[in-house]
Amino acid sequence: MTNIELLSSLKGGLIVSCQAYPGEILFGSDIMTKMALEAKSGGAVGIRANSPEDIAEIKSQTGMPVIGIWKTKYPDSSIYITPTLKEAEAVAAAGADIVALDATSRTRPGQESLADIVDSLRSRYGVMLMADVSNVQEGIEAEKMGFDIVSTTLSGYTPYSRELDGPDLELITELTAALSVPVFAEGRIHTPDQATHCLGLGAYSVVVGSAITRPQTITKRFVDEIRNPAVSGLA
Ligand SMILES: CC(=O)N[C@H](C=O)[C@@H](O)[C@H](O)[C@H](O)COP(=O)(O)O
Repeated sequence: MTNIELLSSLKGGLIVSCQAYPGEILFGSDIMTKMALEAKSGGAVGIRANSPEDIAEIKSQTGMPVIGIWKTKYPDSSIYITPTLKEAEAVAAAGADIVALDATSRTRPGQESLADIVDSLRSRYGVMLMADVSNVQEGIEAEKMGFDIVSTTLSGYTPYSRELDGPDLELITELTAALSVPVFAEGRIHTPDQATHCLGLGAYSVVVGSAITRPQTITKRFVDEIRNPAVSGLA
């Protein structure tokens, strides 16, 4: 499949993010692959996965398009989604179709430049590149750098971006107006209505994680709502 064919297979569809942190009960490539297979059965068009192990296993078992990341923390930067060229190359080598990287304006580990990372990946791999951004300016810069896709992933996760309970609808609108590359809606999409709304605003695809693959988060939302006296009628 060419990159253009791959991208068009994602258009208007749901991409499910299958991730668990070390220490969580669902952590491990076997369980994340089962999550991905369930997502496939439900009609997802792609999977977002973390770490070379999960990416390789999910790719081989599902055959679906995979957006790969590798969350790694460094002491000299708050960037953790595929922060350096090293993680990005490992994600590409593991078989990801799209490599997603933090493309915020924050300082990267070792003061590496995002433009240099993009150039190195371009010269060695045929993968598409997705920029995880937190505001419209970062999306504009990412398109100029040559990213193929821009996603709203990091809105609410940088000190200077909007903090919201749901998806950043304003950012989707701003990015779709400002960019010619596809804009993916990602982050805090809790319901099918919200996902449909994002697509209606011009998002190319929607990426949903916690609301589908994090049972503890889903449970907590129910529990918090039930215990909220204003809602439960017990006030
Ligand atoms: C900010 C950050 O680290 N986002 C991560 C990116 O891969 C994931 O932890 C999210 O689950 C993913 O973006 C999907 O978002 P949500 O789980 O809200 O549907």
